[in-house]
Amino acid sequence: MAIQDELQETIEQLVQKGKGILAADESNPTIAKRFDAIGVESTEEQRRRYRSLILETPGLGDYISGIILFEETLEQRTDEGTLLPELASLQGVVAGIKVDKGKGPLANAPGDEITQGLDGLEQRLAGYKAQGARFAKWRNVYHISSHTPSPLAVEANAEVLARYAAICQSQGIVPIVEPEVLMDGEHDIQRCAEVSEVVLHALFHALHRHRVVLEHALLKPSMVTPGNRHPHQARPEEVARETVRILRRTVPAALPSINFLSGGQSPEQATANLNAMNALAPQPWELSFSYGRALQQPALLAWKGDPDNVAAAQAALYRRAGLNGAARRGEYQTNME
Ligand SMILES: O=P(O)(O)OC[C@H]1O[C@](O)(COP(=O)(O)O)[C@@H](O)[C@@H]1O
Repeated sequence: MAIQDELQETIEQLVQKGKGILAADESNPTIAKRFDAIGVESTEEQRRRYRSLILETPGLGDYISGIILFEETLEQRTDEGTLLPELASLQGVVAGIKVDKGKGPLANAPGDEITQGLDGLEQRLAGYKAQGARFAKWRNVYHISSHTPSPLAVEANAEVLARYAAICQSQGIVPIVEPEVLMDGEHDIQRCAEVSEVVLHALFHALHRHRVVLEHALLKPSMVTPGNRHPHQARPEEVARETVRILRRTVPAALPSINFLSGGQSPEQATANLNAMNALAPQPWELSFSYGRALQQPALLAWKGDPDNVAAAQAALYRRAGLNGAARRGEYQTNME
């Protein structure tokens, strides 16, 4: 199949009404933190059990169109011996892969970070594709403080994300570009809006420079919110208004869908905020989710590493996915909780 047709097919599978993407691609240090909170040691076997549980959830594909996996998951199997990416496809869910190699300090930009992983990416993608991955994800982070993100960090990160996206498309893999403006800090919502606008503007400029086909890419941004140490948290209507205002200024209509990250919001907050955005319809793009914590947290709490809790954990995940499916249509109400 021609590369453009392949990319288009993946986009059509990923972007569906009432559905979104499940992020289950925590790197080993991140999943260790999540497991630690429920008293489970992060061994390869426990990660296999947990991620099998997620993928075996009955009806997962009702509200989930794609799942982002971590490298090791591509090779893992269920107790019955089915490869996990194969199971995703049996559930009607497209398998994707996190391809960045994590972040570190950006030289000569104190307080800013840059994400690694471009070296050898083309070859790695060919391998992941052979293992069943059809899309990829790369996350960059931006810290808000009095002096960050610096113009250098904004430019360097945009360049890296655009290079990653161009390489993915050349391999027939749909790129999800994730510029996360972190919510840590005391800043107000206006400061987050200003930073998000600068970051997205630079990112789309870089995507254009690198000739990335926007019709065949997805954006995974953070929502515009006050910092988590700001005295007043914003209501969903305010988050929705500010987020959509910034997205409309910076994201071309050619991009099919914007799938938000949850970034530390509670599951209920993330659902209510997405719902409020969809209530502002129509927009040029679909507004959906690509949550990690906000989808998985209730399932993790129900599971606690105990095989007897698998069905309860799957029910919790299915329920949360359904509520976000409703938010995707602007039909969620808090009394559904
Ligand atoms: O383990 P990493 O690479 O730090 O990534 C952390 C997580 O952040 C995400 O990009 C977004 O997750 P959240 O919705 O929990 O913020 C996930 O895809 C990823 O698992």
